[in-house]
Amino acid sequence: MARWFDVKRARVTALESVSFEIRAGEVVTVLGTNGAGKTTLTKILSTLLLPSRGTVLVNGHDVAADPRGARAATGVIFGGDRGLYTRLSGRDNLRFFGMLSGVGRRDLRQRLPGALEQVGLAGAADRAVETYSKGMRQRLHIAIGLIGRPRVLLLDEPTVGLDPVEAQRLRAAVADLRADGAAIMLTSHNLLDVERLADRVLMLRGGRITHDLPLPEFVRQVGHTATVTVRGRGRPPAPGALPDGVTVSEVADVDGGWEATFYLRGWDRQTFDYLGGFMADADVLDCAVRESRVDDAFARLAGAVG
Ligand SMILES: Nc1ncnc2c1ncn2[C@@H]1O[C@H](COP(=O)(O)OP(=O)(O)OP(=O)(O)O)[C@@H](O)[C@H]1O
Repeated sequence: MARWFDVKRARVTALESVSFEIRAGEVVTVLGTNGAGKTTLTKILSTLLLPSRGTVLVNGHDVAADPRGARAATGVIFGGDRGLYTRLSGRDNLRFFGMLSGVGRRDLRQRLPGALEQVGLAGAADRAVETYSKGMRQRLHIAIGLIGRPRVLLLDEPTVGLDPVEAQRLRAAVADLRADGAAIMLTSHNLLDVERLADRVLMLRGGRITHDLPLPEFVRQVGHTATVTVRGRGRPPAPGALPDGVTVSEVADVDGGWEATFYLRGWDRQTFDYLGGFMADADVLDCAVRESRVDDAFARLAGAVG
């Protein structure tokens, strides 16, 4: 699938040769630097934009030929407060959007209280949305995205503006939906969203997929398991002969002391012995161990590919 925009006489290609599948019960996280094509992809899947070439199926429905079918299967949670009716109450917004996504009256009546409760809006449900804070509006978006019990859920930066408790609540709701067999696509720059939810990571760069990997394998792309930073005073020790699997970035002078940064491929006997030896001869003030995480892999791949 491809998507381009013709702006005056120039053609901007937002997505090129993009092909992937999200299975039922799977969360795929799309990562990419600004302008990589994440929003365009989310808009195509939610039928707000058509692909310029190729076919996109959502729950078996072609987004171009059968946008209604695709929409009926899909819940969408975008960041920000776009699209709410601010003069209406939260409950009325939820009822209206629930009806739009095909939930019958009786089901809606049954689901509304629980849906409002789930996002912590039960107490504010009958107030006009214009009186809501940013976080409350985002929570209403979440309730709207989930009320239809969608088979496909699209989330674009869903935890922006949420406090940590609400963000965790949203992640739990997404995990529940996955357990029910929904196919979920998430774009997020929030490390916790990716680490707690992603089964697979899809990395976009310049509109193309550069990586499509299970989360643990994606994290391994960083090339090391952990970073160890040792700080000390006095004369900095020489790194000496490094065992296989350990690299040292440098031993630098800082604030009247020194700091050494080691990158470790794994934790094996030689690595422990080496670090022990390095520190044994030094006046060490502290030693910090940092596990490699998804953002390290992202930073490395975003800088290194193409
Ligand atoms: N309506 C449009 N007209 C012209 N170019 C567009 C349009 N929408 C997107 N683009 C271009 O397509 C490319 C991908 O944009 P997109 O918004 O999908 O990126 P993104 O990964 O979501 O970026 P960000 O993280 O900044 O939101 C960019 O080069 C952008 O300028």
